[in-house]
Amino acid sequence: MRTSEKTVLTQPYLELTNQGTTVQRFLTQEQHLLGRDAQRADLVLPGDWQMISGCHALLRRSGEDYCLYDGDGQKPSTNGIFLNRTRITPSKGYLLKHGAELRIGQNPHNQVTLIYRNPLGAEVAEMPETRSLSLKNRTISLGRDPQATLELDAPIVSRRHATIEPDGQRYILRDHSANGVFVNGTRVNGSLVLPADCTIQIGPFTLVCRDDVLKVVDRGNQIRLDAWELVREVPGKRKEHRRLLDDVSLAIEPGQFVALVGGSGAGKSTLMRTLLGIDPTDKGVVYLNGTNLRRNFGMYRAQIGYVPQDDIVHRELTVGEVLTYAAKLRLPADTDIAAIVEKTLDQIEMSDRSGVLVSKLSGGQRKRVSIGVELLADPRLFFLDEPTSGLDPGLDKKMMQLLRKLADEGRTVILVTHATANIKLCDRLAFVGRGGRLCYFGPPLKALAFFQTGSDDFADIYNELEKGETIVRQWAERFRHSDDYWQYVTGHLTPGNGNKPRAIPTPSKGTSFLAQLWLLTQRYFQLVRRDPVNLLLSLLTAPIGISLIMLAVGDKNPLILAETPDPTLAPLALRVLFVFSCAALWVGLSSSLQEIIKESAIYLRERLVNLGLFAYLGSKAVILASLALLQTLLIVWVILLGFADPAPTILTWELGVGVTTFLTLIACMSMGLMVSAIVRNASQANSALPLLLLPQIIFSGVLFRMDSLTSKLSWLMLSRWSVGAYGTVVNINAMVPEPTKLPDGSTIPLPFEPTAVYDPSWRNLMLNWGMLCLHAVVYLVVTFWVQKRKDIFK
Ligand SMILES: Nc1ncnc2c1ncn2[C@@H]1O[C@H](COP(=O)(O)OP(=O)(O)OP(=O)(O)O)[C@@H](O)[C@H]1O
Repeated sequence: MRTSEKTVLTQPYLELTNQGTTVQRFLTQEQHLLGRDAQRADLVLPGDWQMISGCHALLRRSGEDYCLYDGDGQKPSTNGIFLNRTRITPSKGYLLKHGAELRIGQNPHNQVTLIYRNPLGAEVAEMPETRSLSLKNRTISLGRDPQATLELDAPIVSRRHATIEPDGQRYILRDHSANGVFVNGTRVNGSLVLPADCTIQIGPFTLVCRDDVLKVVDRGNQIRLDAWELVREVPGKRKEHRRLLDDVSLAIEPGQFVALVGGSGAGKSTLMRTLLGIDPTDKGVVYLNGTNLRRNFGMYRAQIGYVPQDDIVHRELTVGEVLTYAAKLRLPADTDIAAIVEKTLDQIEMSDRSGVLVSKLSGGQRKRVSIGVELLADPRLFFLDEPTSGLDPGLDKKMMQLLRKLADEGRTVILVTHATANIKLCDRLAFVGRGGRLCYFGPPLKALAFFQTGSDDFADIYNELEKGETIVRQWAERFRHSDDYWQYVTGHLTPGNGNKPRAIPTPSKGTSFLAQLWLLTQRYFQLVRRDPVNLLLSLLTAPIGISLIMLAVGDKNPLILAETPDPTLAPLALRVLFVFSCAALWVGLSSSLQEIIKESAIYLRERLVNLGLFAYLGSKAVILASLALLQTLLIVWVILLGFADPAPTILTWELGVGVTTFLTLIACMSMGLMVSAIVRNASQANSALPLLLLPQIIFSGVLFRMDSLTSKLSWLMLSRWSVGAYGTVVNINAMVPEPTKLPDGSTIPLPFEPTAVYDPSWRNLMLNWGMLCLHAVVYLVVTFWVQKRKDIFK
């Protein structure tokens, strides 16, 4: 029966709609049971409405209205009944008011809408406005712009996000956005003919397109998580399976503030990363509003806030700059960035600290800035890994109050913490025991009763769970069989939509490559500029080192061919050129070795949102190449000042020394970036410097004569090609005098003999320069590959 009939009604009734079909059921008795099973329910629904259980809801009269309970009031229904994504439970009902709209099931595609109407009811339910519009005979625009046909107001939605236009009997959707449009869970690539009956996801909004009508079915401001039987195992030391998560189920409802607590190494962070979708499971699924989160991460990545344990802010930037760069990176280009940054500063209560360098902030304030970075996109689901670690009790309290406030604004907030002083502010506590066992999940105060601590100190629960694995196992067992488990886990858990899983999360396009490159280059430039001592050292070290050679060689002109044959000249010239190479090697490596590792936490977080790897490495290359150019100019200037110019052979000395120095620096920096990507922490990068330099010195071919094996090895050394190029430009071979013949016909051995390495030809020079370039390219490719391997979603 289609809804078209208008009846004059006086008694309360339910209006249920499934895929465009609406039925009404009148409420006349004290109690009703709604369901598909005619044996048990008196309000019977069509047998082909698969979402409905045999007995799906109980309705009990309460005054002039009805109170609704899930299932039969004891056993919950399979697909649940939701009010704004919060599940109605069999025990705690929901008092219906005229106009109240609830949903059965979570999949917007096939969920049933239940509307309660009481024409004579005194009170009217406050429901969020639902919007729908006809697609017929017009092109409609969707976006943040108030002028759009359908305004979708959220920071990650572009002003003109998408358009839908008719094309005969079909509709074509065109994506104009930065963060993308997903149709039935798959990202639209440019444009797409809309399937007849489909779900469209734009930022947090879910729309359903059916029968020429587009309807906003979910504004995405309510996020629930259902974790079903999560198991994670890793190979142990003796190849046995070690459980990190042991069959954990949780139901986290919209707007809840949940703390994951437990002893060190219990598995809290693992649980949080699994709930967030970035850690895999061996068994079990996490559903976000009914959708498999891990398999659809691409669709939700911009809507989830995640503050890892390490700070995700650059200390050399001011608070305002950190937020501005993050906003430009994450939000559509048409956003009013200044307004969003101002609002965020206000939210984290740091409006007066906008101009302060992050390095000058306290630990708690720095954490707030990290939270601010995540708040820019206004995520409705927020994860924080130990945001209060290292904070004093006052700051701990302030932080917890801030998170409480965020949850009160409708966000679902999940944090890992060790500090128990303020966990009463949470709605739910999950106590995790060693081996990833869930020992309790429910309200904080009931935890004390559950563990029978006899005190109001949560630390006693910690101590109890530290007593050993057997005790932890007993508590986990006891919890599973407790009323609390029934009340806070089973009673709220909801199955997923069962939509088709995708193996690879769709990548986020985000802002364009060039926009990101420009933005990241600006930010990197700012970071380099903010550390003038380091910048000065990296610019002046090589020129100072080269000036010192002048003292060492005294009044000799080591690069000029002597008028009288001098057998010591060529070795001396070679040593001088070798120092030029070493100076370039040293500064090149030390300018780049820290550059990736020092910001790895920020990189990983931004990459998870939308950071492009080409843009990221491109910004490093642009700034380091500019630095190399400056270093080259200074080095060449000092060389020209301090040493008489050799006569040009194949090209001028200035050009030859300039290009060789620049290419040496570029190749070294590329090698430095590669090592910076490979090492695990900043101190490993520092320790790597001597290890990188020593082979360059030994196998350069200057200090030791190379045999057939070592000469092959020297091909891997930048020093060999760098000295080779310098030697070619200076024409070292020409400095070697004719060997002095002894009366017996033999010759006096010379300290250095002409070699093809320094052959003064364009071919040889190009080989040396070419090899420096090749080294640089290989190192950059390896850097890219190593960084790519760090991706959570490959
Ligand atoms: N990928 C992994 N492979 C092997 N073991 C792991 C992995 N991730 C975590 N673990 C181990 O699992 C256990 C739980 O780690 P997790 O970081 O989740 O604990 P935690 O409760 O957050 O501890 P803490 O409070 O000290 O951070 C630890 O013993 C850790 O070494």
